[in-house]
Amino acid sequence: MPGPEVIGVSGLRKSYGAVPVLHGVDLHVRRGEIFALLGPNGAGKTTTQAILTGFSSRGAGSVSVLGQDPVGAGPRWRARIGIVPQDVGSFDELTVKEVVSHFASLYPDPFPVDSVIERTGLGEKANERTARLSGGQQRRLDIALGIVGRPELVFLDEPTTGLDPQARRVTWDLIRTLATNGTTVMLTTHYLDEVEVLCDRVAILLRGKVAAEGAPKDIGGRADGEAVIEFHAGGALRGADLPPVQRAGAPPLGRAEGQVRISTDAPAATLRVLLDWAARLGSDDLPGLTVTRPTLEDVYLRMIASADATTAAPESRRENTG
Ligand SMILES: Nc1ncnc2c1ncn2[C@@H]1O[C@H](COP(=O)(O)OP(=O)(O)OP(=O)(O)O)[C@@H](O)[C@H]1O
Repeated sequence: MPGPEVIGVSGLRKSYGAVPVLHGVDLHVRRGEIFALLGPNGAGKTTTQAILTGFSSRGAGSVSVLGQDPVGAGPRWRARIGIVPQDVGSFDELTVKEVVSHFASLYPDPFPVDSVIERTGLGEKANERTARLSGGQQRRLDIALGIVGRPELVFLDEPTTGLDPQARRVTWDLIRTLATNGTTVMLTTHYLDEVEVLCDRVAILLRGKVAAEGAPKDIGGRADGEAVIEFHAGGALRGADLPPVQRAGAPPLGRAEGQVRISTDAPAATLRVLLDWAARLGSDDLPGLTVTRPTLEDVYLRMIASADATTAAPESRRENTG
């Protein structure tokens, strides 16, 4: 059951000087969602987050975050939001605990400091000066500072960049726990596996617009588009003609070393045909059968390639909206 809307963005536009960056972005995020903003370097993800958190002005469009326009929203609104930017300042002389405690003191109802330090995997470093943290530990501290205020909504800009695989998983668990308890999470990332395992919905920002939006498992038509069926044609199936199941316009069937590879838009129907064919040849199996859909990365890279192909739209170059 989707919760109430926490972020509502319509027709958002932004230019830096004469250079347009956002061309009419629409986004809607509901309470408790983990929402990812994906896009290549320079797509406008950080700019969008800066506008949503009130740190940057916009040229046009409407923005509502926790029921308020970030422009002119006061400290009470700000205390309901957590931010983990890409680059956090340094607190070299202070210890981890001192910094987290200081940030906690800025909020009316923070999480207990020790539990935040533990949950971000910094327990053993609580009394270490922050100047002596490794890059990944520093990133964990950034996350601790972003969540210590018990935010209703947290913005994470590439939160797991620089973290080792185990620390990434600790961070994912932390984000899931926050969301389970009702915190809404908007994150940017370049890790598509992170989007796949962690996020409820994703928007792909390309050329200053949302090019696609949906659940990671079906964005860009992933769930209904082309699938690839593979199996090993050994034994009774070896040498027998395959039924005509290849998708129109698809590359020729791969059949190297008995390995059959079929591209199809209708995997269930195609499988039925193949199983009937195998049964007629006395086999009740298609050995080594796999059915795969395009990965999120496949879909994402395809979208980028197709946006690049239409890059030269002259009117989008001339646009200057704010
Ligand atoms: N303060 C600024 N002044 C001028 N141009 C800027 C400013 N901040 C960002 N830009 C430009 O706006 C565009 C979008 O930048 P932004 O940082 O929002 O992208 P991003 O999607 O977050 O990229 P990345 O994945 O590299 O973090 C880029 O071309 C960038 O150079």
